[in-house]
Amino acid sequence: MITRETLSNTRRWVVKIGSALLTQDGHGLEREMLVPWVEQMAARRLAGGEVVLVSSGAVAEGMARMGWRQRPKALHELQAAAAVGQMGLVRAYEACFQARGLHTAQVLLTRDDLADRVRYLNARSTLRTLLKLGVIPVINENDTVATDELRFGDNDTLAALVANLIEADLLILLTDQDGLFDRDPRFNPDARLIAETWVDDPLLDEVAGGSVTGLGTGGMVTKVRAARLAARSGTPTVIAPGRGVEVLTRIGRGEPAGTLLIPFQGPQAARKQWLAGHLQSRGRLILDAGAVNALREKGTSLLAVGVREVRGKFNRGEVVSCVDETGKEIARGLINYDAVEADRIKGQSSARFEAILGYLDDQELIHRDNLVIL
Ligand SMILES: Nc1ncnc2c1ncn2[C@@H]1O[C@H](COP(=O)(O)OP(=O)(O)O)[C@@H](O)[C@H]1O
Ligand SMILES: N[C@@H](CCC(=O)OP(=O)(O)O)C(=O)O
Repeated sequence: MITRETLSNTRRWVVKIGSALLTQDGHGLEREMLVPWVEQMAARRLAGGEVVLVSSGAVAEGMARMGWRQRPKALHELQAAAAVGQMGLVRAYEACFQARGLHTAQVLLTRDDLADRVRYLNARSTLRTLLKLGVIPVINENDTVATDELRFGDNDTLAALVANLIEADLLILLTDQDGLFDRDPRFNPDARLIAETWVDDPLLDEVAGGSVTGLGTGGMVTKVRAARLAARSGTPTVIAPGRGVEVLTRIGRGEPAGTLLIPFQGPQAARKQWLAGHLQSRGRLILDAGAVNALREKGTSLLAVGVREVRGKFNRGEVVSCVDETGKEIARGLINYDAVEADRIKGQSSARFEAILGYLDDQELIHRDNLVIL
């Protein structure tokens, strides 16, 4: 069970710094502003922790450098601003980390890079190597080449996917507010901070609003979504006040700061409730009688060999229903393969996965820890 206190045992962090925060609401990047964050991250690194930084602010910094007051609407102008601003970002981080004896590495990613299996694996091994070498990767979206359809768009999503990629122990989203409130605190002075809750808490969808700064993208909506994505790899998220004193250090000590969003991989009961109730299933797996029996009577994981048919469209990590041959739903769970992959490996033993798919991710289609018998 993840609590504030258990965060003190986490080792691998993804820390994301948002645009509004980094560029002081669009006034531009001051190297001094980075110092407290860099100091805390460097101290962690030097004490044996691993830190991957996802930094926004390229567009906002580019706008400040070009003297633009409004975020441009046209994609090519956004891309130009990002290309200008990214220079400022990497220079500032490099100088700050170097002053503390640490190397940085610029990593620019597009959505495509993480969707394509080979590029995904390459990105993963590069990041793992950088971490082993003691380097701090500084990640942003590769705005210059990312087209509208292929963009992450907001760096909350990018940071969450990076957390999945490297199986981070903790995702920290540093922002310009003290955390997630029950209403947008910019307009509601009496809004109250949500100290912690489950990622699947339906209340989150009601309280999280968009961004109004014209600098940041997505507001709290994308942060909540990011926390849910991160939860797929069991990673908890803290939405934390970037301007808070020693905020990273305090989080690392297990002290309260910002909003903790706990993944569902907690107590069985909570996860089961979540699986059974809160999410619509995205697809259906039709099981043979042997698989139905194994799930019901023995509580095993679901193996592909017992699946006769795959219906619907779903991604890895989404909820699917398991039905028997009469169509009766017998279980629900988080699947380890997407619909196309699942269709290709149905009826097969896991020994054949590599030959069929070109890789083997998990032996089970749905691990028993992620499966609820209804
Ligand atoms: N319930 C909420 N609690 C806190 N902030 C909220 C909430 N709903 C909307 N917001 C807005 O989200 C903004 C932070 O998101 P965003 O502007 O995208 O910043 P970042 O650059 O850090 O990603 C805040 O400035 C705030 O106005
Ligand atoms: N890649 C973009 C970040 C997009 C963005 O605005 O993200 P965020 O500040 O996290 O809401 C940039 O560097 O400007």
